[in-house]
Amino acid sequence: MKLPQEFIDKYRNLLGEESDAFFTTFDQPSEKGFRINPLKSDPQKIQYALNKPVEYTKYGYYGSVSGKSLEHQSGYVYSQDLSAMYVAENVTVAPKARILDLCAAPGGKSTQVASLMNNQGLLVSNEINHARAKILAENVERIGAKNVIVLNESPARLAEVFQDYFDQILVDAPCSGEGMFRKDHQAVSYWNKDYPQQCAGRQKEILTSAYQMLAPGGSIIYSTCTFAPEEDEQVVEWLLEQYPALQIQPIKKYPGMDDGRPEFADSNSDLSDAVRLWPHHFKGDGHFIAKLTDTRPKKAAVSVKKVKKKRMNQRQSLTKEQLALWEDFSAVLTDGFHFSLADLRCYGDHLYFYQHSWPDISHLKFMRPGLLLGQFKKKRFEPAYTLALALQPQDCSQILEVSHDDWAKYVHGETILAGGSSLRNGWKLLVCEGKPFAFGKLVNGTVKNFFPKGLRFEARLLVV
Ligand SMILES: C[S@@+](CC[C@H](N)C(=O)[O-])C[C@H]1O[C@@H](n2cnc3c(N)ncnc32)[C@H](O)[C@@H]1O
Repeated sequence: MKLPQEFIDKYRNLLGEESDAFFTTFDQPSEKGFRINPLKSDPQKIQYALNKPVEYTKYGYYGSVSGKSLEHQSGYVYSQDLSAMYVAENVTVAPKARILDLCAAPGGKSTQVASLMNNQGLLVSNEINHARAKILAENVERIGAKNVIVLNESPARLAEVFQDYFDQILVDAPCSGEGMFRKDHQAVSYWNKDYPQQCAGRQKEILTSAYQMLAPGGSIIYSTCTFAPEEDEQVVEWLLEQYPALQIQPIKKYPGMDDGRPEFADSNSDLSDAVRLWPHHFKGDGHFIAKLTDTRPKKAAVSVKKVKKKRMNQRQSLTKEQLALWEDFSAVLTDGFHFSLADLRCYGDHLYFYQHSWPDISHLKFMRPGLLLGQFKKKRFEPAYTLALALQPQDCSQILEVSHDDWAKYVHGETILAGGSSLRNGWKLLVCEGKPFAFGKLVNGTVKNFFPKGLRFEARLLVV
């Protein structure tokens, strides 16, 4: 790979005799990794080999997964870089935790945090870019979490609403992306010697908002996928100066992980508690991670600041008719998957599970206000794809087991045949190899296709 000369000069200077080994990695492919999803039942019952676990990530494995496999579509696996999967491991997941992932798309870290939360507490997953926020919402939906809200706001706007609110805030900041050069050749073309400093300005703005949202006693996990000291140690140094209540927390280092480099900033020795993942020492892309904990005494949990509603309040409770339609449908859900009426919300004709204790987000731009359960259409209720992905087989009494071939037909948008006239017509949770993957409507032996049009794909046979 042709690296910019100024980049070469800079890192030759910073890394000295290590620099040749560092530059060599830019011509080597990165090793692949993936995570399995503990929110699913039997998460290890998949076709991918699990004989090479990643020692520093609870559900991480070496290997690659296909985006067109049953396991991927049904949310059992998530492909993730081996370095990136160490970031979310440093988010403390307590049972009632309020967690914010501020720069979240496409969702690698949000899906990881959500999978560790076991549907307890609240994860607010935010992305400023609308197109990317849509992808984020799709990825969050695939893993089947019930405690995630996906927003599409600027950090500054969120800070107006969520002051002192979150226990853990992940800032996986937009950066100069030097650690991604070997995967993303475009990142090389954006790079110039001033770019890291420009990115640092934006990172400081984002962190200013993040700190306003941090509950006293909470933590900020700051990460980048760049090697640039201006965006790594120097941003952390700035953060410590701005907010003296913050202290760097030591991050556990596994073999191949390096200390942060105090000499890249003001020589504050605490900076060595951060982690640097260099590709010539560690099997993954370049990353930097620091965890900063706030030492102000903890206060009782605050609620969300009331902000004058600028947008129409789209939140309604259900009409009698809607409630009857929902109750009629939800009779097929077993006790393991029960929603209390207080936790149901309608936005337009869409019905969501949205815990009543969660903050009012109706005045914010949201992509996913809780778990979408379905849509009211004239005099019927149509269950959502997202609900199917949040269910385990035991959560529903109307299950239809289908073959892998039928799964491939269904995700491609085709109808499938369900033999046996003894089956009752109506909504069925479609399950393949034990994995719920969609709802379908059985009508006289044919399962009508309700797979979302925008997500349909041609599944190829998996070669492991
Ligand atoms: C490194 S990526 C996040 C990757 C993500 N955490 C993951 O694990 O999949 C940084 C994200 O920050 C977003 N971003 C860009 N400018 C921003 C800003 N001014 N404030 C907040 N986020 C921003 C980008 O759109 C991008 O999606």
